[in-house]
Amino acid sequence: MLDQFFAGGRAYCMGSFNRADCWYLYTVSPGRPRYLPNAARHNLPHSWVGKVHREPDQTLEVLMMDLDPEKMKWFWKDICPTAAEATKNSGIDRLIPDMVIDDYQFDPCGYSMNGLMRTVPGGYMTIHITPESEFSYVSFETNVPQKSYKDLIARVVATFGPKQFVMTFFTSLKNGKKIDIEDGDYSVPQYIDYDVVDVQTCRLQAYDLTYALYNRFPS
Ligand SMILES: C[S@@+](CC[C@H](N)C(=O)[O-])C[C@H]1O[C@@H](n2cnc3c(N)ncnc32)[C@H](O)[C@@H]1O
Repeated sequence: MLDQFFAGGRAYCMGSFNRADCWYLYTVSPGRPRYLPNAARHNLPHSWVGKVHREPDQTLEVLMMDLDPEKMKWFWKDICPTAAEATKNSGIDRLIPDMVIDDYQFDPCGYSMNGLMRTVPGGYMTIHITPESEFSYVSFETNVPQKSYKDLIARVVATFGPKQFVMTFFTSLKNGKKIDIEDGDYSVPQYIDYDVVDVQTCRLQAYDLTYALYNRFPS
C-alpha cells in the first residue's frame, strides 16, 4: 500500500510473529537528487552531488499498552478540562524540561502534545494518548540527546504505568559520538518491574535500530 506513494520504501517487522507482538516499520530514504537536470545539479555544493546530507541524530520511541487507569484519568475532560492541566498533573511537563509545549485535550478524552526544545535546535518530543481502558495506548517519541536513556525511559514508564511497552532506538551510523542504548552488559535498559521479552538489533540503510519488548513483572 505505502509503496504506491513512496519510491524505494522498505518494510520491516520486528518482534515475534507467533505471539502477535510485532512492530512494523516502513522507511523511505531520500536518494540521489536524480530528479534534477544536470545543469541544476551543477549548482549543488560539490559534496552534495550524489550524496545524502544528514546531521547525526538519534530517535527514541516508547510505545505503551494497557496503561494504569489512575495515570490515565488526567486525559479525560471531566477530570482535567484543559490540556495545560493534563500536561502538568500527569507530569508530562517534567519528562524533558525546557520545552515549548503545544498540547490538546480531546472531548470526552484523549490527548496530544508536541514540544520543541528551547536549547537544542530541532529537538522535539511528541506524545499521543488514548486513555480508554479497553484499548489504552500511549506513544512517546523524542530526538533530544540524553545522557541516560535508561533514566528517561524510566520517567516515561512511571508517568503512564504500562503493562507492556515497546522501545525502539534509531541512531545514525555517521554519528561521530555515537549514542547507544546499552545498560552495562545488556544491549537495552533493564528495569526491576519489567521483563525484557524480546531484543533485536538491525542495521538499516543509514541507521542502527534497536527494538525491545518489555512486560511488567509480575504481570
Ligand atoms: C490522542 S488521539 C490521537 C491518535 C493518533 N492516531 C495517535 O495515537 O497518534 C486518540 C484519542 O483521542 C480520542 N479522540 C476524541 N476525539 C477525537 C477525534 N476527533 N479524533 C481522534 N481522536 C479523538 C480518542 O478516543 C483517543 O482516546
